[in-house]
Amino acid sequence: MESFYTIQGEGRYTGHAAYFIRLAGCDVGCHWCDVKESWDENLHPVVPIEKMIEDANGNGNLVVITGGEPLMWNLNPLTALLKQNNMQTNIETSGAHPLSGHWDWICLSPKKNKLPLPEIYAVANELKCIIYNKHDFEFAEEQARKVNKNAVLYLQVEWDKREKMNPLLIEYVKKNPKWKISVQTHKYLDIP
Ligand SMILES: C[S@@+](CC[C@H](N)C(=O)[O-])C[C@H]1O[C@@H](n2cnc3c(N)ncnc32)[C@H](O)[C@@H]1O
Ligand SMILES: Nc1nc2[nH]cc(C(=O)O)c2c(=O)[nH]1
Ligand code: SF4
Ligand SMILES: [Mg+2]
Repeated sequence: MESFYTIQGEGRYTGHAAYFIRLAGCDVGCHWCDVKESWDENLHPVVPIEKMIEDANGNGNLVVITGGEPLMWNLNPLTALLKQNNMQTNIETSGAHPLSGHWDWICLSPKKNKLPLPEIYAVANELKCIIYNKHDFEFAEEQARKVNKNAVLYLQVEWDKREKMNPLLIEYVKKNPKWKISVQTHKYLDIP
């Protein structure tokens, strides 16, 4: 759908320069999704992976594959080529489709309406749960029980609910310090 060199705004790699490749197509349907224009892959051109790598070259060595839901595609060829070019491969995923690709860092962001497939919990490096309402704290705890012990745990407020939910989120993390807050810093910085 698009690619751009920016600063990773969220999660463990917040603040790192990163080249984003956003793959179109998503069937998860989060009603608060901030990239709904990515959902229909037919509205976006097909880009050969060789062209993706050519465009990425010279833009640092950390690449974040996101979407849409990137695991709707077989990501073995793309990540193999990224690795050949000495790139660090990070992925942002809901985990709702089979895992493919060779990853240095997996950020799993589970969604209630289409749960992650069981296989991804053992290999996720980061769990990033979105807090839209109070029930999302319970869902996040349920997901934290499933993920491997080494995964870093983040709660990230849904952007349009930030005024209402930030005070609750702050109190929650103070009471439950195994969690850290992830803020969508790129939105405050007004960068892509
Ligand atoms: C747009 S999604 C694309 C990758 C994948 N489909 C996923 O959901 O993980 C990238 C990240 O943005 C988060 N996100 C999407 N919309 C958001 C919103 N309105 N507020 C906060 N985070 C949001 C997702 O949960 C995910 O962690
Ligand atoms: N700067 C920046 N950081 C991000 N982290 C995850 C993003 C995403 O949409 O996957 C994203 C994004 O769209 N922009
Ligand atoms: S899974 Fe990701 S891309 Fe798909 S609707 Fe949800 S937030 Fe948006
Ligand atoms: Mg985003």
